Amino acid sequence: MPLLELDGVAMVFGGLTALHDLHLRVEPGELVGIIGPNGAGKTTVFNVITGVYRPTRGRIRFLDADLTGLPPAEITRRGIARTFQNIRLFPELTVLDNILVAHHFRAGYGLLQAVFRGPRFAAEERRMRDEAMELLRLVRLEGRAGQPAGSLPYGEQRRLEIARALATRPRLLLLDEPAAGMNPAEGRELMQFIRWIRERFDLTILLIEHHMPVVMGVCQRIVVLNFGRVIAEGTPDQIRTNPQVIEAYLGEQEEAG
Ligand SMILES: Nc1ncnc2c1ncn2[C@@H]1O[C@H](COP(=O)(O)OP(=O)(O)OP(=O)(O)O)[C@@H](O)[C@H]1O
Repeated sequence: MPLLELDGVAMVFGGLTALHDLHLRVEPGELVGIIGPNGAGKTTVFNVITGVYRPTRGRIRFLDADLTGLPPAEITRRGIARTFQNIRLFPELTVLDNILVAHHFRAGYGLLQAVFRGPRFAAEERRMRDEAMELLRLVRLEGRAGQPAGSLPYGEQRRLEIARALATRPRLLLLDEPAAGMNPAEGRELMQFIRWIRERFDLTILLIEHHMPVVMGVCQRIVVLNFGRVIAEGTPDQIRTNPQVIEAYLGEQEEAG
């Protein structure tokens, strides 16, 4: 049974069809890349999966339940977390507090406990702090815990953003261009990190990425979108040599490069 399944998903914005009849299956434990030229619909795929947009047509199933039309917070609670193309940390908050914000999301106390700071609240707060520090240790940011997130070097902010997504304990992690703005060495390091978290947290990962070497190096399977349609799907080797892909995407990169 697939972990995630998009069945005939379409997304229409006014007169523009961003996604046409999209079918996508992701098996548990897979690391799947989504590539395609600018405006192909990649981020829109993430936005319909995470409930930012309700698809115009089609269904989205996750863990054998129908997610279509659920609000984003409920989708996070069911085990899907994401990062964004542009880093969206709280720059003035400390590194630790950025993680705690995500932990509070699944806190085991109600509003009354939080307002009156009952014993359950204190115990829960301690537990969440410990867990957050443990997560920071795993991603090698524990030395930064007290610093404002905005003061971290770019690569560490990316890692913190991924750690914050992990704090919601996802089964499925959606990464939107995590290597954007990185040099090739930083990109390679990030990919090793992504492979490592997949093992460590038993994750399934969907990854949007423009950096070809990054995608080819890390993904088992690649889905290529163009004008909101899947034009190819396969292993990195199959994609690298697919004439339609070369025409739609790799050719474009060569021209740009
Ligand atoms: N909220 C929206 N309203 C109107 N049009 C939108 C909206 N969101 C996306 N689009 C359009 O849908 C198409 C697909 O956009 P999307 O951001 O998914 O592409 P992308 O493949 O992620 O591109 P990029 O690589 O540039 O990030 C684009 O033509 C875009 O302008």
